[in-house]
Amino acid sequence: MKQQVIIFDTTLRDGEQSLQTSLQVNEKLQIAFALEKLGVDIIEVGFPISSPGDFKSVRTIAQQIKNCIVCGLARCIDKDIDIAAEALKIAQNFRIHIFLPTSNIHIRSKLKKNFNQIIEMTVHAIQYARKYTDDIEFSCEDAGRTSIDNLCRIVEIAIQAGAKTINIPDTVGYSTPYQFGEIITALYTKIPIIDKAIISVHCHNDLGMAVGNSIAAIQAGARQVEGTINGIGERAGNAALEEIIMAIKIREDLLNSYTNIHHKEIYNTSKTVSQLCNIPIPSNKAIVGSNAFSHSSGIHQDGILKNRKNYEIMTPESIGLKKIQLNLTPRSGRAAVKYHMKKMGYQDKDYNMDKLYNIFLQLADKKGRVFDYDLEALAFIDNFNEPIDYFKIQSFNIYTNSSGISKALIELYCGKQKHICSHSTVGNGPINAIYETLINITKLPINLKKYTLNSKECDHNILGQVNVIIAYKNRQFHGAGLSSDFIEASIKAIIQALNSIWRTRKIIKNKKC
Ligand SMILES: CC(=O)SCCNC(=O)CCNC(=O)[C@H](O)C(C)(C)COP(=O)(O)OP(=O)(O)OC[C@H]1O[C@@H](n2cnc3c(N)ncnc32)[C@H](O)[C@@H]1OP(=O)(O)O
Ligand SMILES: CC(C)C(=O)C(=O)O
Ligand SMILES: [Mg+2]
Repeated sequence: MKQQVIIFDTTLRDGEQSLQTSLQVNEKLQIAFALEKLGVDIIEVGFPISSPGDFKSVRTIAQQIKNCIVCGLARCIDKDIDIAAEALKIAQNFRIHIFLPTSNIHIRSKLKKNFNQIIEMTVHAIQYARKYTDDIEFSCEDAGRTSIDNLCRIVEIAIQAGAKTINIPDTVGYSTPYQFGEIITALYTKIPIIDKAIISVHCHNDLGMAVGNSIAAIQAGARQVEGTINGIGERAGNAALEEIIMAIKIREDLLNSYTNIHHKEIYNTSKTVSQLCNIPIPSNKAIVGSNAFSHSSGIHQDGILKNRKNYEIMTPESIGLKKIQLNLTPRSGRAAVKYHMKKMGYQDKDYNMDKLYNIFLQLADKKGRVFDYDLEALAFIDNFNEPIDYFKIQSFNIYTNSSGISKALIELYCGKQKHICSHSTVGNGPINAIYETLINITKLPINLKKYTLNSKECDHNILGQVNVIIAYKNRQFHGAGLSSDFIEASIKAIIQALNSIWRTRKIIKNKKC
């Protein structure tokens, strides 16, 4: 029979420990609502003794969340437990999570105690907390570096004292999957009363093995996993819950387990956490990274178009994303080009694939990524025998001073004709001067919708990357420019978008957009 794996989310407690600043109460509440919608079983919302702000957040969330157990952390100190209970007691269901180090290094050099004192503190704290609730979780901090004998001893004593969940944290991310699985197996084989508690694991990612260790623990019988959305957390982070949850779903055959999670909420939850915590998601991050479901090489794109299962072990729809993404890049083949043309309504007979593919490759080499509007235009450019890039920058001279005057002087080729134009602004800055100059030359009725400048470090050079979105007749065009000079990067980005508009303009006219 399949076993349920209980999902314990600690984004708001351990996850928050990784932030430069703490989250505001309303921000924590938004994340808690997203987690409730996702269907996690337990939300650890904070460490109430740590500050009045944390106490307030825990209390507010305890009051608002109805469908999850709300949990607060406490040391083995009576006052910590009293304050945690005070913050949590308003909740429909709450859990007090008590922790105490069990490894020799932590016991001796951090707490300055011996193992017998640890046993006494454990028993006292669990019994003390039981006056508030029966739902007590006890964590053996740094279990990953605790001897098996000591770990078994303390776990048995904690169960006898009344802890209903025993958590085995790999606090410093020291364990490896096989060995961590063996720790869980040892608990099950050596402790006679182990079935009276739920065994949980809480893995950190210092060696990049937090998810692997959690999965090994589930295979060894752990019934609860702790982690955070997007894997945020102290140092290198905690186990990423979305990865564990999807591994349980996709490898059901192997793990024989299930969760109560609504998988289609994964993507939204991940975005909410990333935005509110101001931690971007790396593009190659499993499950939720922007590349996780995008395919950019010809052989993969061809395989995906023939059967998605060739290169997808799960669908983007299963985590709440709309569709697969086949990016048109210099590595794309004819199958992907045909797919994009078909998506835009063109049949094979409407264009010459060999010619289109040739000029597509030329543009893809220059631009990196080709958008649908570029491709559509290329199919016609070939017919009109036009150059791929109509606008080419010859030179620019930009002047700006502390009185707010900015002036741009630009030499631009439009086809074979050279134009020289300048524009001055007061108070609007050099990018505005450049933009107005380019409008004066090209006479295109465009509207700059978005301008972003990011810095990229490349050896010792700081490169500026500018991205622009320019609207032209109800369509939006993207341009990107990269240079160690952000002015040059801005000009390149605008010119790239203008060239896309130029290529597409006949189609827009014909389609009456
Ligand atoms: C592995 C984890 O993630 S544990 C959770 C980590 N989270 C946090 O630390 C939350 C933010 N922390 C705080 O706000 C503060 O550290 C507080 C309020 C918890 C404590 O502040 P202070 O009382 O000033 O203590 P401080 O942080 O300097 O030192 C921690 C003390 O707790 C003791 N302690 C640590 N863990 C435990 C424990 N599980 N049970 C009992 N005592 C403990 C330490 O030995 C130390 O005591 P000492 O000063 O007598 O040596
Ligand atoms: C408090 C405990 C569970 C913890 O976060 C850890 O040991 O990493
Ligand atoms: Mg932790």
